[in-house]
Amino acid sequence: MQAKWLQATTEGLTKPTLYMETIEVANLSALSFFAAGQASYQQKRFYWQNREKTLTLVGLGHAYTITHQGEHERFTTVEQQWQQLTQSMHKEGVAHVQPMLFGGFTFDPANIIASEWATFPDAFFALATFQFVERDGRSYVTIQTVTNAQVDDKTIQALRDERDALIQQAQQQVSYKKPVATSYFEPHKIEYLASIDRVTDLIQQQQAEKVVIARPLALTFDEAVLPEQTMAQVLSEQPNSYLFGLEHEELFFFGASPERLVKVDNKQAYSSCVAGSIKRGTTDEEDAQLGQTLLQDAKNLGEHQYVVDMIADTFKRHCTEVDLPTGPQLLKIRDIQHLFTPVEGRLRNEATILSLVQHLHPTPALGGVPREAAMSIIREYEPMNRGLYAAPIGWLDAEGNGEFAVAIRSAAITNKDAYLYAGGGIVADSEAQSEYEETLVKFRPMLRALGGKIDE
Ligand SMILES: C=C(O[C@H]1C=CC=C(C(=O)O)[C@@H]1O)C(=O)O
Repeated sequence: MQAKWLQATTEGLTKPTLYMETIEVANLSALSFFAAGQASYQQKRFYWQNREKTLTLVGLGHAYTITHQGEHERFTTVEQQWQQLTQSMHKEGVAHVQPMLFGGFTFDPANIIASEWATFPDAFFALATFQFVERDGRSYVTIQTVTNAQVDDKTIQALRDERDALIQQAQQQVSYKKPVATSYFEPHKIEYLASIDRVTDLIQQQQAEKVVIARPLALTFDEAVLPEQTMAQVLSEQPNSYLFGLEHEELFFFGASPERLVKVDNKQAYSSCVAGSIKRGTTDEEDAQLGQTLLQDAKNLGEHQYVVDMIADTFKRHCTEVDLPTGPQLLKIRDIQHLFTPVEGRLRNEATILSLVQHLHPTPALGGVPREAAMSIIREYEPMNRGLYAAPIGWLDAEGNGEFAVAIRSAAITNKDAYLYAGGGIVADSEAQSEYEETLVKFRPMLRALGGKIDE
C-alpha cells in the first residue's frame, strides 16, 4: 500500500515531524490495552483516567520524550518542546484525535535525598507510540512516530501490524491477580512524629503558617508486582478518583487521587481546593455527622482557606471571570472525606495549562504558607524524597487542552518493593498522634490495591 503520510515540504524535513494515524476501535478495554504492552513496551507505558470517567488515556512505547533536570525552566522546556513538535504534525485517519503528551513534574527538584526516585528527571513527559483514547464512550488507537526523515511505507506497515497485534491481544480475556504484600514497614516513624512536634513549634514561632509533612510506608512482596495488577485493583476500588500510572525505567508510580490541580478545556480553566480531612462513617448517619463536624471545624477550615486563597489569587492573575463559591463543600471518597472548593476562570491570552501548573504547584494543600518557608521546612524535617508524590501528573494536547491531578494517594513500585506516601497539613494546633492516624487513613487506597493489611 502506498504510504499516504509523506509530508509534502519544500524545505525538506530538518526538524522533527510528528506523524499520526488514528483508527476507531470497538470493545477494547483500556486496561487490557495497557497490559498488552507488557512484553514489548514494559517501562514505557502510562495510564490515565479522569475523575468523571469521561476520558481514559493509555500509552505504550515512546514516540518522543521530553525531560528536564532542575527547577528552573522545567515548565517552559516542556511547553516549548511540545509546541515545536506539534507545529509540524501530519494526521491520517480520524482527524479530531489529538496527540496527548503525558507525564509529570517532581515535587521538589531541590530535594537531593537518595531514594527510589534517583533516576527520575524533574520533568518527564512522553508521547506514546501507540495511544489509546476512550472519550465519551468512543475509543481510538493512534500510531505516533516522530522523525526527521520521511516515513517510508515499510515503517508504517510495521507500525500498523504491531498496532493490530496489540489490539488483538487486548481483546483476549485476562484476569489479574491481586498483589499480596508480605511485609509492612513504617520507615522513619519516630522521626516523623518528632518532626510534627518540631514543625508545630516552628509554626507557633511564626516561621510559617502551614506546612504539609509526609511520610512513606514500605511494603515488600515475594514476587514482582506488575503494573497491570495494581491498575486493575484501583480501577475497581477507587471509582471517584483520578487514576494514573506511569512507568519510568524500573519504577512504576501509580495512584488514585481525588485532587485536580488544573484542567483546561477550550480556554476555560478549573482547579479544586482540597484540604481538611475526616474519616468516613460506618453508617450513613455517622458519615453525615462526621461531614458536618468537618464543615464546622475551625482547624480544618483554616487549613482549607490557605489553599482557597492561594488558588484564587493565582487564578485572578492568570484568568478573567474567576468564579469561586463562598464556602467549601464535602468531597467524599472511599476512605476519607475532604473540604472541597472548586475554582473556575477564563484563561488570559498569554496563560497556558503549563503556566498554571507552574504557578499553582505546590498549593498549600501539599506545600504550605508562605510557600518558600514551608518548602525549606519540608526539606529540613521530612525524612524522604517525594519524587512525583504530591506533584502534578497529567496530560496536554496540541490545542492547549489538558488536565493535571495532584499525585496524592499514590505509591511507587520497584520490582518487589513498594513505597506508599501520605501526609497532612500541619498548623499551630496540630497534634502528632492525630496527624499520624490521618496518614494511616490516607495510605488505605494504595494499601488495599497492594494487598497490604487494613483495619476496616
Ligand atoms: C497530603 C495529602 O493530602 C492533602 C490533600 C487533601 C487533604 C489534606 C489534609 O487534610 O491534610 C492534605 O492537604 C495526602 O493525601 O498525602
